[in-house]
Amino acid sequence: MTLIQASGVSVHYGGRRVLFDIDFSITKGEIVTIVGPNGSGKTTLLRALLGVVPPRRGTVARARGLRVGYVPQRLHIDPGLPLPVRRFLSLPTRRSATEIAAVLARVGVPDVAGQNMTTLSGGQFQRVLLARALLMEPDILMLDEPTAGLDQPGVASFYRLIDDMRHETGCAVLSVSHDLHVVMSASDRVVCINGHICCEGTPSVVRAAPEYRALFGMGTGGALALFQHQHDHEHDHQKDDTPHAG
Ligand SMILES: Nc1ncnc2c1ncn2[C@@H]1O[C@H](COP(=O)(O)OP(=O)(O)OP(=O)(O)O)[C@@H](O)[C@H]1O
Repeated sequence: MTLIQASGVSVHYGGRRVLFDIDFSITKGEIVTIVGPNGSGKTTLLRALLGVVPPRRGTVARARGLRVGYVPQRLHIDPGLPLPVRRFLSLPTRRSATEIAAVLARVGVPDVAGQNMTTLSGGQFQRVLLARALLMEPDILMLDEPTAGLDQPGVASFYRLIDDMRHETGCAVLSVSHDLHVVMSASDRVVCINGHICCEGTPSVVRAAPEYRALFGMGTGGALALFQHQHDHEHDHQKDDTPHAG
C-alpha cells in the first residue's frame, strides 16, 4: 500500500528552485533513507511530502487518514521556559501518565518524565522526540537527521530502536541521514538527491553497481565521495528500481 506518492514535484523558495522532477513513493513497512550533500533539498523534500511546503509543480498524494510521526532536524526550546518532558509529550494532545511512562520506557529513557527538556543530553532529547512521534501511532515515521550530534554507539542504538519500532508497529520509516554505513545496512531503499534524484535503489544493488562504486567508492571513502560528488551534468532520472548514477 502506497502511503505517500510524489509525482513530478518541484519546490521553489522565492525565485529559487530547490527541488525539481521528484518522483518518489513509499509503501507500508518500508525503510527508505534520503542522502545527499548539505543544501541538496533533503529537508525540503520531507516538508513537501508532509504537505507543509507546497510544490510549485507536480503533486503529492498521501493515503487517506495517514498518520505521520515527524522528528524534526532541530527543535529550539527556549532555555528560560520550564518544560518538563511529560508536558512536552502532552502537546498538543493530552496523554496519561501511564502512556507517557510506557513510551519513555520503550525508547530507552524511562526516568526523564520530570526532567526539563532543556537539560536532556543530545541522545535523550532525540529519544524524547521519537517518543512524541510514536505517540501518534504513526503509519510512517519521518526522521530528519535524527542522530546528528550523537556518538557512534548512540547512532547505532538509535537505529536499532527504529528498526524494532518498524517490526513492532509495521510503520514505514523515511529518514534523512549522513550516517552512510548505517544507511546502507539498515535501509530497504536509498535515494540520493541533489536538487533532483541522482540515484536510488536497494543498498545491496546500489552498493554492487559499478555506477555507485565509481561515484561513491566504498566504506568511509564512499561517504566522502558522496559528499564531494560534483553534479555537473543533466540527465533524465529513471523511474524503475535499477540503480543509476547521477
Ligand atoms: N525556508 C526557506 N527559505 C528559503 N530558502 C530555504 C528555506 N529552507 C531551505 N532553503 C534553501 O533550500 C536549499 C535546500 O535546503 P534543505 O534544508 O532542504 O537542504 P538539506 O539537504 O536538508 O541540507 P542539510 O544537509 O544542510 O540539512 C538550501 O539552499 C537552503 O538554503
